[in-house]
Amino acid sequence: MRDPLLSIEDLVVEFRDPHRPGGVLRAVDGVSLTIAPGEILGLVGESGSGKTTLGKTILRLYEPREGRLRLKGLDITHLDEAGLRPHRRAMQMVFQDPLSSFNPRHTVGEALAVPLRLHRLCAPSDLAARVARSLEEVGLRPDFADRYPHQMSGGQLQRAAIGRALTLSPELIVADEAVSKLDVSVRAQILNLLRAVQARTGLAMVFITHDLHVARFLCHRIAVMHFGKLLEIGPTEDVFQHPQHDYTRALLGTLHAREARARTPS
Ligand SMILES: Nc1ncnc2c1ncn2[C@@H]1O[C@H](COP(=O)(O)OP(=O)(O)OP(=O)(O)O)[C@@H](O)[C@H]1O
Repeated sequence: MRDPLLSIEDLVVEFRDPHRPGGVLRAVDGVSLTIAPGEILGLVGESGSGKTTLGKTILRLYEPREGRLRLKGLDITHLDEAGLRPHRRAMQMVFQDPLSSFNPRHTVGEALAVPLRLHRLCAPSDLAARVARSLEEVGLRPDFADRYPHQMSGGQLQRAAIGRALTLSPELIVADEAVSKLDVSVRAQILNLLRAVQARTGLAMVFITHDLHVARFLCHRIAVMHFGKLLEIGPTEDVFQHPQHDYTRALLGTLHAREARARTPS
């Protein structure tokens, strides 16, 4: 097996428990896993199981209470902002709601130019052409650069968000419910785009979803979370066809029941 791009060791993330004064809530409880270069890992589990917290901790947006995060072997668990800066480019996030992830006062072109400017990746005279190229890579016409977020559909805006994440040529994208707010037909287009982007660039992805259909379509491996713990992890078809855990069987049971209902003529 290739060296992991990211390895997570015994990770624990805690929050203050709003229901118990002085109490803590363990959102991620001793999770260990690795992500290989170029791999799409699906994080599934019901609401509150800790998927988003794990995704954000991977990007060091939350501080872990215990455990280690290694990016290409380098321990990044406790790097301060200055130490993290060179690695921030390598890891990007795509959120569920594209509208709230863009500043409404900036055009899409300006939004895509910001990371390029911040990381000094592009001469000012080349910015417009570079932004146009990024838009084309995600299937948007270059003139979309002049639009404001509210002038775009959800699917177009999610394409722009993916384009923005790609401007820094990341090695890992954490996509958190990135298609769940989109209409079914648009969802399929964005999933195809993500698959094409992964194949073209070779980046790895942590794809957080509660939709098992989507996970099965896109992901090479699936990790099942429950109450902050990692219940099982394996190649997608192994998990779907031979789930190891009752909880996974129950999750899949819900999916199969829904499929059966959809097939039954009303
Ligand atoms: N910033 C926070 N402050 C306090 N508690 C939090 C915070 N973020 C998450 N939690 C709590 O941590 C637990 C895990 O939440 P998390 O959002 O990671 O789960 P999830 O599996 O992503 O759920 P969903 O699918 O609903 O987004 C929940 O009990 C949640 O209420």
